[in-house]
Amino acid sequence: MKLQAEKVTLTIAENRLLDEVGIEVKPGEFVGLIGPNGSGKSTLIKTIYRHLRPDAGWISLDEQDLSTLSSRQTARAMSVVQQESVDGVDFTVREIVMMGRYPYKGFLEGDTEKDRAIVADALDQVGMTRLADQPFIKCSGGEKQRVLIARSLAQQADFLILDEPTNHLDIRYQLQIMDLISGIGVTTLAALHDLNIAAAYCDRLFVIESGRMVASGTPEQVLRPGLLREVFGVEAEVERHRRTGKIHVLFLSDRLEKSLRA
Ligand SMILES: Nc1ncnc2c1ncn2[C@@H]1O[C@H](COP(=O)(O)OP(=O)(O)OP(=O)(O)O)[C@@H](O)[C@H]1O
Repeated sequence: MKLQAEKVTLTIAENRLLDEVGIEVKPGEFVGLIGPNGSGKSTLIKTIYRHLRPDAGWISLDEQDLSTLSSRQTARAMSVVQQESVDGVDFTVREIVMMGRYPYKGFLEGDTEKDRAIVADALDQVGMTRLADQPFIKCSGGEKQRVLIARSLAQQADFLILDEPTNHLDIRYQLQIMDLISGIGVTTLAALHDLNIAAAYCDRLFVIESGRMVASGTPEQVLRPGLLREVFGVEAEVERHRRTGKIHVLFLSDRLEKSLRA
């Protein structure tokens, strides 16, 4: 599945949150969207999954204008793991994951054996089988994140959108979830804060700053000291991992940088 967005513009309360933004995710690619706090990552992601309607521009999935798809067609085509979780609801973990099967069901249709098997498999993949019958609201932040990822796996969509998928996760689950998501081969767009996670897993990165796309390319092309200084306002050195060959960013805080110069 291919996603294309062109010249997407969105203004809310006279603030231009997205300014002629373009992004492309090719079939099977894992693309990372990076940028400082408040740069527009969530806003762009919400616009792509139709939570927000752009004032101008086009978004298409496999050349089909997204605005022409019904909500059921959209839910079968793309699944979303949002930053805001579904707090305050009285469902078990398993019931939350079963919600991923809704786009495949008719009105009042019950769960089939196939649905139950898919849900069990999704829970197993994120390591949540043991807590399947626990209320979702009792889960820790990281467990909730894993449940929401399991729900999106159960949805079996061809395009996956993730807003900060490793938020709340300890390092073991950050790597496990990123391994899992990148390993299933589904076309994926993920907003990411951790630039080393982005470098390790993404085929390409798009950089957004103040609602404008300012750079794109492979992690190696994008994650350069000059860009990190201009966009994120940090000093950094970029190295290559000795064994994987992947780019690794070594950050220098202002204080460290000053003490090194002194
Ligand atoms: N509904 C809204 N009305 C007005 N301004 C908004 C709205 N939603 C977001 N914004 C503003 O748009 C800008 C971009 O916000 P957004 O959440 O997309 O950034 P982000 O890159 O995802 O940030 P973060 O890294 O902090 O999650 C921010 O300045 C935010 O305050």
